[in-house]
Amino acid sequence: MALIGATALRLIEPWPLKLVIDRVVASTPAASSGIAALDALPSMTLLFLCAGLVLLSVGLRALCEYLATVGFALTGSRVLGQLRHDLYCHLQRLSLAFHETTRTGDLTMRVVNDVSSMREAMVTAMLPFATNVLILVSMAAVMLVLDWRLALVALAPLPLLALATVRLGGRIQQVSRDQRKREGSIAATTAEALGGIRVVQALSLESRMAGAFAAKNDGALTDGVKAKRLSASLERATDLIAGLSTALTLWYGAVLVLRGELTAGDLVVFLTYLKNTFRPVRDFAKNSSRIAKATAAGERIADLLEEEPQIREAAHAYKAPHFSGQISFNQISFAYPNGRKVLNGFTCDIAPRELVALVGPSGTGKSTIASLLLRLYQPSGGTIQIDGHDVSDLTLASLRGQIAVVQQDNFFLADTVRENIALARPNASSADITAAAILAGAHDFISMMPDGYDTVLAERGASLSMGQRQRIAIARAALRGCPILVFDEPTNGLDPDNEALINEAIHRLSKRATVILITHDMAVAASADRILVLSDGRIAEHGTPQELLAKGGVFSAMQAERSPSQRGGVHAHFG
Ligand SMILES: Nc1ncnc2c1ncn2[C@@H]1O[C@H](COP(=O)(O)OP(=O)(O)OP(=O)(O)O)[C@@H](O)[C@H]1O
Repeated sequence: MALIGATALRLIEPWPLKLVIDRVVASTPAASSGIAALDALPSMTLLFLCAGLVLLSVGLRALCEYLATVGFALTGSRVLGQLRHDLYCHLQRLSLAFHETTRTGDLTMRVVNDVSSMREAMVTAMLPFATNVLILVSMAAVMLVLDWRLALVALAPLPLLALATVRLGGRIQQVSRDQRKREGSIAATTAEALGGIRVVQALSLESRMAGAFAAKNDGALTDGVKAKRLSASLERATDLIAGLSTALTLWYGAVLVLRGELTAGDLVVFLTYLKNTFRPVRDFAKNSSRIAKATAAGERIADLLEEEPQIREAAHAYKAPHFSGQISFNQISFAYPNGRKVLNGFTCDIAPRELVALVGPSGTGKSTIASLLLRLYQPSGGTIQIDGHDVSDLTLASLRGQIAVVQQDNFFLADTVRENIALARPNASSADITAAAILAGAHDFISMMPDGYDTVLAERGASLSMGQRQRIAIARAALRGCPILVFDEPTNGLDPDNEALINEAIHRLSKRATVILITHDMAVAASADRILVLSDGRIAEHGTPQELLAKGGVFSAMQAERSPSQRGGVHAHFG
């Protein structure tokens, strides 16, 4: 409504001037306003009326334009806010295979920056552009009604303008696309360097990283200047063509006025309309780089939204019942995208509350098995069943909600110890959190921290030692009370004392859940109920530690490779 009001008031804008020129200044009887009541008014009354009308129309127009601008801002924010939310949720749903091949910094850039530049362009350029097109069309129509010959002369240069816009606009678009891409790459490089700042500083890689950053930064700045230059050219071209149109209208209009075929007031209306007619085009030229940037941003967002999650819930997926923890891998084969086959006929059954150690040379697919169990990837062949339910028939939340994973590198928030433990069960009571920490062997060191459970951790848990981080992660897993627990190299890089504490915690937890313990540490493996030795994508041998040692196969060879000091660890921990 405000938009239509503003357009109508812009149309009315030059008419009081026309009346004053034709009826007051020139006082030509021929120049009838077409409204008998107005023609009957004395000149001075008409002058006052016109002055009042100017004031009123400017005031009303200001109000309408204010409302339209606020409306645009609200609409833009709502639409783009929703888009950003949808995009974020979509990214979370996309499979690991996608995230592992896409740079996180670039994705962040799309969620934060690309959406912002779309909103900015939408609010400040695209929506006002739509208004201006409405003004252009209505003014062109009024001009044609007033005098079609003069209207045609005035509008004749418009095709030239269209040509310039198409030619320069296309180039601006391409440059902006390159610029967005480069900015995405800058964000990714920054995120990677800052994410690994510990390594960057430790290896003195600062100048090398800065060099890589500078090259991308310079490229993006050059593109930015190029886009601005092209947009400035388009703006100047628009000014020139608008000038040409005004000159033609002035010349031909004056000829018509001299011939008495047009009043001077009509010419003023024409010239005012012309100024407004070219406004959308000039605005478009002025905002062309912004619009192009937003279009490029829109393309990048659309690309992401078109990305399909590889792991999807089946249409018939149902909520898993509470698991007892019996797991069967049946003839599983799997290869990462563009990778060689990692698993080839992997088959095994794990009983509820069994503590199974999964061992084998590096790169044989131990962690991959954990990922498949969680349905982070889809096996290319075979099935995985839990308590007889095929995992691909279950809803993802009900499956993943019953499997807790403790990895080497766990996720920490820059928040209190309490919040970090309660991450997966936000409504857990303090007593439950403490009980989980005790179970994980974390309570003692947490109690010794300055604020105990309320101590705020540094980002990524950087203020904790590796062993402490692991124990908090184990407490988190314990708090979730899942029937299946997966530990992926939980003792990697830990000293014997920490290793012993973690192993004790795992054994405590294994009383309540099925545990799959992926490890290189033969001492740790030797404490499991059963050992699965993985080789060439399948199980090479399995059995209790005693059976395997007695058999003298792969496991006993791996055990024999261990140094005497490590060997002593078996007894120290579990002897
Ligand atoms: N996301 C991935 N994309 C492509 N290939 C991968 C990916 N993750 C692992 N691989 C490859 O798959 C194979 C198995 O990896 P996996 O991490 O499962 O082995 P692992 O037995 O757990 O090794 P480690 O004992 O060193 O942790 C390796 O050759 C590895 O290079």
